[in-house]
Amino acid sequence: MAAPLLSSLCCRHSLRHCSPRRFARNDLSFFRSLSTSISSEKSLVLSHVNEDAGVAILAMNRPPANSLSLELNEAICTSLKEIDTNPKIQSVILASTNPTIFSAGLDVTELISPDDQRLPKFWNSLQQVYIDLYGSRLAIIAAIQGHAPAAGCMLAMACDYRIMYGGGEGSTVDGRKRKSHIPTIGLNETQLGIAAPPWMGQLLVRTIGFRPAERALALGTLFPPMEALIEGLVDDVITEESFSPSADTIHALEKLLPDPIRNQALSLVMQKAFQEAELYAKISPQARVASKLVTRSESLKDMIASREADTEYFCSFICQDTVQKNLKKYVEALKKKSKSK
Ligand SMILES: CC/C=C\C/C=C\C/C=C\CC/C=C/CC(=O)SCCNC(=O)CCNC(=O)[C@H](O)C(C)(C)COP(=O)(O)OP(=O)(O)OC[C@H]1O[C@@H](n2cnc3c(N)ncnc32)[C@H](O)[C@@H]1OP(=O)(O)O
Repeated sequence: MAAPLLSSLCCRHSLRHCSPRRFARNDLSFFRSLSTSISSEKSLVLSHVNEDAGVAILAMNRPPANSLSLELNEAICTSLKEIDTNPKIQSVILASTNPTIFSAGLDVTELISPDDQRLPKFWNSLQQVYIDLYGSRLAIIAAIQGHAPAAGCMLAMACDYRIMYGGGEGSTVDGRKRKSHIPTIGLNETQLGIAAPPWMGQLLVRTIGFRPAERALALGTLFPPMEALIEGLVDDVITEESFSPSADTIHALEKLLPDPIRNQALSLVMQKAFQEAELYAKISPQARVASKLVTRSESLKDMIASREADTEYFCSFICQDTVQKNLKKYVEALKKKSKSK
């Protein structure tokens, strides 16, 4: 039943290689088939590989907040695709060049008085980021050193393992002393007067369970690290007290991290992410990928099947007067808060 539906609803541009037969096959080609051929501005992400360890880094690099614009979404997909073509690489660390913000979610300015050509393209690019991360043959480890609201949380949930910084006074998140920083994570869309799209909401349900997700979605809850750990939204929380760095890990990270973020080799979250990435890289890829298919292929098929309808709904929803009003108020408050610092 799902196969013909899938082929008719697959997005023309980004999923043209995604035939139903490939979906049925329990092998790496399923994941490769989800890749895109979008071109991008490379500097919006920094990426590098350490082939000896089988690990790559993909760090979002769109100051000030890594908010997801069309271009950043495309850059993430392109970079992941490049990493995917390297057979020596089995794991990727998804990170941020900003040590206090993982990603602020969608670039809300994309949603205000939108251009009617760009808006569907923008939404399509976000869907593609989700598909490429969630359906990747690579094991993806989210190194969440800072805030991860809304689509920022979605990025983390689409990974295979999530490590969050626990925060604290005088912490050494990137090796430098800084004042207290307690990041939060969650789908806070209702706080903006909008609802998380169904596939994002369902991702939360699959991550933390039905009832906790139902409540968190309704309230738009942003969880601090320990609460996120208790709910199962993240897999590990790192603090200075809970984790001791090893010289070998720091050395391997120095080889992996590109120049602008080499100092993150001293970040405990990055160190733990690297250790986790190495652990995944040592598992037989065939076996690991097959096990990933078990839990992810059905929901991915469903999401892809409803992709065009999701885009149409999103565009008409965002263009409603009341939604535009709420979003404008939200952005004004955001700018006011930022100016008052
Ligand atoms: C029934 C329904 C069925 C179907 C529904 C279908 C479709 C649904 C329709 C719509 C769904 C839309 C989905 C949306 C998902 C999203 O991701 S929405 C975005 C949500 N993001 C946020 O709310 C985060 C906002 N930002 C913050 O809270 C803080 O900035 C943050 C905690 C991340 C960091 O705080 P701090 O370190 O203090 O930094 P500042 O607040 O000072 O910010 C620094 C500068 O960055 C700018 N900025 C921050 N976030 C964003 C953003 N999301 N977009 C654009 N710009 C952002 C901020 O303005 C500052 O810039 P400035 O200094 O003013 O130039």
